[in-house]
Amino acid sequence: MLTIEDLTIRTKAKTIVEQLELAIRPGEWCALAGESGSGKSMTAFAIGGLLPASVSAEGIIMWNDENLLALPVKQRRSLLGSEISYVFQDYHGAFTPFLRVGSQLDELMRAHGKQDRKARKQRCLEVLEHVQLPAERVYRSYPFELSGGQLQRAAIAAALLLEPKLLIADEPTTALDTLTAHRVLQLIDQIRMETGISVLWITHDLRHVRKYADRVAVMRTGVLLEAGQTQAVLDHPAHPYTRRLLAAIPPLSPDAPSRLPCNSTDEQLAPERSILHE
Ligand SMILES: Nc1ncnc2c1ncn2[C@@H]1O[C@H](COP(=O)(O)OP(=O)(O)OP(=O)(O)O)[C@@H](O)[C@H]1O
Repeated sequence: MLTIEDLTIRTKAKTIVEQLELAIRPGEWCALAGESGSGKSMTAFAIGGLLPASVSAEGIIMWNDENLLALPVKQRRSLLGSEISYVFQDYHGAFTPFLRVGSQLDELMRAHGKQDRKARKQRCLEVLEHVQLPAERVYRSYPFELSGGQLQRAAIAAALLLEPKLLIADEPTTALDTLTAHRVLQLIDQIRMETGISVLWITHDLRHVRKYADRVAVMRTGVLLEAGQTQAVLDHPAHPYTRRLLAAIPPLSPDAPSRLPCNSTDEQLAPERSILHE
């Protein structure tokens, strides 16, 4: 469904991602893991055409038989929300502070051509219920009246509103406490099973990868080091860097630090397993 080939992302001054290859199948949960600054978010931004103006992407991002990188901006933007949706770490950024959640969800649907007001409200309530929120109350609430966990659920609801086929979740739990983070991941998993949506999960944290991801791709300094079925990669990591990331995983306790170490030393960077060729 989504196939990335030879994706290179760069600024004038440096290469951020180099010749990345990645594929995500329908209904699949793929984790893109690696330390801070490895190019995970830039890869995610490139898919939706959200790269900053100073950053360019070349290569192929095939989505339903079309190369997204070759589409006109307007056509590409129209896919956002309706086919490809994002959830970010900064869930506050998903909503304007002084507009009710309901009117923001409603506006999103209107902007995508949904004319029937009653049907829009019904869909908004349905999707808020789907993310296990008290729908009517949240619909009427301002963002600042919700807790962090509730707001992230509302952001997930916004991402699901137009029934996209791919949800890109860029570190969606980093700003949440451990228990709430667990619940958000469980919720995304449940939604995936119910709707068949694919998930690209950007994470620096390998602790939850085994539980949720079908596949995992490991990046460092803009290069894909290895990728494959989660169990195979985590049980038999081919690359020394993956082994080090795994060795650095802290125990899953509420007091455990949430970030993995970065500034790793140089090691062989050659990709050793590719999900494109499995
Ligand atoms: N707006 C920008 N302009 C130029 N370079 C940028 C910009 N934003 C990020 N970068 C560079 O791109 C590299 C990759 O950043 P990216 O945010 O994709 O990493 P990441 O793996 O998602 O890390 P993190 O987990 O910290 O978000 C960084 O080293 C950074 O220097």
